[in-house]
Amino acid sequence: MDNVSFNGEFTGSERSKKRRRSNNENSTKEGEKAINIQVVVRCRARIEREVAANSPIVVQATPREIKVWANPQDMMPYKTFTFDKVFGSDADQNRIFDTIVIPILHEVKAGYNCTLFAYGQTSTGKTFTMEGKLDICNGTLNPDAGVIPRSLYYLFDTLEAEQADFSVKISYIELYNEELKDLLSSDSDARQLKILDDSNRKCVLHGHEEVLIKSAEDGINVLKQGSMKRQVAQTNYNKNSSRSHSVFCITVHIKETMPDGEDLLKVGKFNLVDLAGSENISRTGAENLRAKEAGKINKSLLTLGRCINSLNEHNQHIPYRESKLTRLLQDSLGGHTKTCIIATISPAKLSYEETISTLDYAQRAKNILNKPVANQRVTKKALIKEYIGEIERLRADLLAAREKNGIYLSQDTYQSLVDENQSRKDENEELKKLNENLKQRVERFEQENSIINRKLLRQISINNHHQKVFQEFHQMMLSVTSQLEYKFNEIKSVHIGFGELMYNKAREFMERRENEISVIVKCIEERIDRSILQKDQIIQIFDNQEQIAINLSDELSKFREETLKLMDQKGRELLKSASTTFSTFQNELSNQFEKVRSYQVKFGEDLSGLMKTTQEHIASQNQAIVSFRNFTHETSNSQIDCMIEQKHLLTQLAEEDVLSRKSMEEEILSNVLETLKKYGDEHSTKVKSFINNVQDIIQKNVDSVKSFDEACTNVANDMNAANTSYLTNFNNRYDTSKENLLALKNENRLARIDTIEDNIFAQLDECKDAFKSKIISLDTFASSAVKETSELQKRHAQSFNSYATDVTQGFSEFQNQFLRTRTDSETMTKCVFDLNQANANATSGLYINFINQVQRSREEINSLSEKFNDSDTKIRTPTTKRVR
Ligand SMILES: Nc1ncnc2c1ncn2[C@@H]1O[C@H](COP(=O)(O)OP(=O)(O)OP(=O)(O)O)[C@@H](O)[C@H]1O
Repeated sequence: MDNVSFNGEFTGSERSKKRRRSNNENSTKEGEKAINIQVVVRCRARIEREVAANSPIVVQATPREIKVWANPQDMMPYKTFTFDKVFGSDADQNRIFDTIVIPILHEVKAGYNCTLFAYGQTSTGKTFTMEGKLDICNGTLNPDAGVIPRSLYYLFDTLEAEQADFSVKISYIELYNEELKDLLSSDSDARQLKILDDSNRKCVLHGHEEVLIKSAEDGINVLKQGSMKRQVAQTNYNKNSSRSHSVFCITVHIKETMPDGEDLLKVGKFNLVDLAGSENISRTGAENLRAKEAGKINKSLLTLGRCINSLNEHNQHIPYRESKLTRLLQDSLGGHTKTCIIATISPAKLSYEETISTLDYAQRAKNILNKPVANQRVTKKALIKEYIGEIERLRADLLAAREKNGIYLSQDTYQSLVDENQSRKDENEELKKLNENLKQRVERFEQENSIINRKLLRQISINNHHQKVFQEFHQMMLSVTSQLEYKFNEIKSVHIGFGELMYNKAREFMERRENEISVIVKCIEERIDRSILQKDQIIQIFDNQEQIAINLSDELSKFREETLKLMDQKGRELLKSASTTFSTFQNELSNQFEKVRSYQVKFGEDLSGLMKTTQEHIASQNQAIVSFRNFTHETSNSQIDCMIEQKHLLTQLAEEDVLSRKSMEEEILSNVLETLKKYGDEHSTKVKSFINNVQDIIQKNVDSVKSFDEACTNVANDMNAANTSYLTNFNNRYDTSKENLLALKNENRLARIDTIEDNIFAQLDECKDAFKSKIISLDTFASSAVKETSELQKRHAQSFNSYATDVTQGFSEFQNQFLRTRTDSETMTKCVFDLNQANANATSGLYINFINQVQRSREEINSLSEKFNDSDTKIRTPTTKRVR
């Protein structure tokens, strides 16, 4: 068979090249267009092993994005990746095929080379995606059938439906431990294959079988046989882990009839690559052979990664030649092939690191640009001619062999064999030299390789050790975390308890204070009521005083009227008797009578002067009484104003107290101790100033009462003095008149005059006595009024004093109450302080525990780290110099 390059181009011979003819201009144009590799992600559901390990889901898939959390509790994902398409666990095989593979198959049918990779950690579903379940029931695929069986069915179904003239060939190769094997070789020991470079330095796979299949079922059977030969091993993750990379290749030839009637063959190729798991070797549990195998698998994958990175960075040199896998896939990465990568991942936290690494890998691959170019068409005639020539040559050889014994060949074949032999000999010589070189290089490589292998093994053991140490560390961190959690819960509960205690204490305190304050307010209100009562009493007293003053004034008016009446009556009586007496003796005693008359006139003048003085005295008394009444009235009014002011002050204080109590209550709630102190201080200052105010007012009242008393006494004294001087004056005048009369009597010596004299004197004495008794009764009334007033004033002063004592006592009680409140506050402060202290002690105990715990953890971590460093140093000490 012809050699076929991995990208599907025929490279077998120059002959075939000559026969090729490009008749598809578009394909060249199209090929010039660079397109990105398509990268999709498939995330399966958790498998049994992950569920059993209680490994939570840390991956979330949306149609274009995939989010990965380091911990499921984290709010934000650790990383979000964007891809061409993302399939979650709900995407079945059919959906993957319809969405991703059918468009690729159209390209294959159009004559393109296409590649589909499955890349991912072991057990993430690469083989499931590519092959899936291969059983067929009544010509129907299993629903879990993967991309390969579905592609075979699709190609046959569609091409048959299109009634196309086509043929389908398949090949199946495996790359295991950097060795290529043909899985379809009929030899029991699958033949080893070689990758050679053609004249265009393109990789050509040499010597593998390509099986022509007539139906999809044929293809599936071939796939099954090949799959059975694949290197499969059991790892920690997958019972049937594919330990090799495999490439299943479907080549489709489709006949096309051109308008000129010429038949051309379109060749399309579909490479389906199932890579070995990309995981960390130690995690998979690979040992000995498996580790070596993993190393080789990794070599291919590492080179694949490096090629992807180099393509991503647009480097000039892409290290395709460093592994067989990348040599095979060269055209699919940055070449002319249409490529799609399916990155498979697990959603479980167990695979978190590998998932991130797979997604990073896939992310980088997204930037690779390919320039797909459709394969050139081959004319059917040329192809048939080529095949006929081949058959002819084989037939001639067969004929020669049949006719003679031994080896018989046709002349042409013999000549070509001789030429070939000679060329082989030359080639052999060249190869020998090359071989020598290679041997030397191989030796060097082997030395290097053994060093690298040793290093690798050391590295692997270091890795294992690291893994172990970090697992221990992880365990320890888990226990520390749970202890921390426990400690923090303890602290939290202590704080909650403290908070509740504080709240209850504060509430209790507030309730107590509220009750006390309401008692105080009640007390103040009672005092205000009492003050109002006392004020009413004082007003009553002043009303009484006013009444007394009015009575006194009435009494004085009455006295004046009576006195005037008496004077008038006595005067008239006196005049009448005198005229009767004098008319009897008129004639007899005209001379004497003349004297008596003049005396009488004088006495009348005296008497009217006396009357006038008496009237003036009474008027001045009246005046004094009126001014006394006004003074009393003014004093009463000022007292009433004082009382009203006091009442206002008390009301204001009560209102202020209510307001300040409210604001204080609010403040107390926010800062109980400080506010209580402030409240107590402010209140005692206020109470003191209020008491001072009240005491001032009381003092003023007492002073005004005293001055009122003094004024009353002064008025009474003035009245007494006026009455006494009036009496003295009256007595003096009376005595003078008496003396004048006696002198007159002595002068005239008349008997009648004696009688008259006696009569007059008797009447005058009578008048004098009546006047005296009136004056005395007035005096008695005035002094009794003064006494009564002074008693009233005393009572008034007493009442004020008792009121002042009452107020002072009340406020001292009030002050005591606040002192008690302050003491209570201090007790409460102490209680809070004690609680705080207790809490601080408890917290510091917890803190010390916590610190000890952390210290112990640190020490453990340090010892682990020391162990880790020791072992790391031990492992690293005998390092060998790298051989170039
Ligand atoms: N999308 C999926 N739906 C259901 N089951 C799946 C899916 N993907 C994988 N599995 C199951 O997970 C297990 C591992 O899958 P598979 O063997 O295909 O993994 P792999 O990636 O090829 O592993 P390895 O690299 O070790 O070969 C299998 O039992 C498979 O049936």
